[in-house]
Amino acid sequence: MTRDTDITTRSVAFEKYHGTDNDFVVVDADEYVPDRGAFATTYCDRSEGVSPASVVGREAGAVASEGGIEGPVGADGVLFLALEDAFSPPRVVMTLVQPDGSTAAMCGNGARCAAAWASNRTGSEEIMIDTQSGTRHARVEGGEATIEMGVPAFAPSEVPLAAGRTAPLIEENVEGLTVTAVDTGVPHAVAFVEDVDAVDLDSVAPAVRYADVFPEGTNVTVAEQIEGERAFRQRTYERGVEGETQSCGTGAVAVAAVAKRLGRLAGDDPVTVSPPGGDLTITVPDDGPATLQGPVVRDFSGELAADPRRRVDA
Ligand SMILES: N[C@@H](CCC[C@H](N)C(=O)O)C(=O)O
Repeated sequence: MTRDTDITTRSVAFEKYHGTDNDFVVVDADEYVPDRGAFATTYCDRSEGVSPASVVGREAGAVASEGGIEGPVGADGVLFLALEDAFSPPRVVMTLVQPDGSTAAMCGNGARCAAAWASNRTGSEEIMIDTQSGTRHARVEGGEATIEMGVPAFAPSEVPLAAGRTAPLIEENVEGLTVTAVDTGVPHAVAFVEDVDAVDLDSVAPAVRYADVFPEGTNVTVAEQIEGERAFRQRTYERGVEGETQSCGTGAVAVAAVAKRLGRLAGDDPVTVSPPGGDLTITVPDDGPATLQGPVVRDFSGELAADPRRRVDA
């Protein structure tokens, strides 16, 4: 294949995926993207970023059969995925670049999309995903992906909490919110509230997200326990997006892990955690890694300018 070597005209093939409405532009890591941060900032923008109606070389059939040309503008991040299909099961190295140009060590819903992307390419239901927070086993079946998420950690060095702090942060007041800090691949400050809809997340979350006790910042998750059920409602304000997303997989695992730590939940049975974008099924066993399960959808595909300063899709 002849590759276009002129950066002013070079384009990059992408696919758009979402897991419970946490949506990602997916790009093969082999594609030459000169500045991944600028690429993510430009195409994730919620008013002027990528949309099904705007992309060049859109796969029309896929769009027509997968929901028409309507769809959200922008995305919650760009997943750069390097497939290593000589292994059994196939492996994929996942790098999430967020709308602010930062990278995140882990993304639960991103990992579910990465697993589906690799499964679509290889036909394998089993995928190993290499992330900055460890290698995660994934299973893709019947439109759903299940990810092994590691063991949630409360230790100050793992969250991480401010240097010198020796005790886990359990139900403490941080900037007006009573939170528990946990690492589920990335840090989360989880607050249980009576009604998640009554929380003005955009107002209360930023101070917690930047609180001194979290030297690397934190995602901020509010959760509501549904009485009489093994179920919770969830809303998350994400670091890197700097706003609320429709779903957050590491946040859903954090809700279940913190519920267990606080004695709101017992046993190993699955828990339903519902962010605005849909339902996720979580297990947090007493011994062993947590799991995250939920639907994955491939929305559409197309091409984008590799150098967004030269974008031709807008
Ligand atoms: N949406 C993700 C979490 C992505 C990482 C987060 N924004 C961070 O910077 O820690 C998920 O589904 O887990």
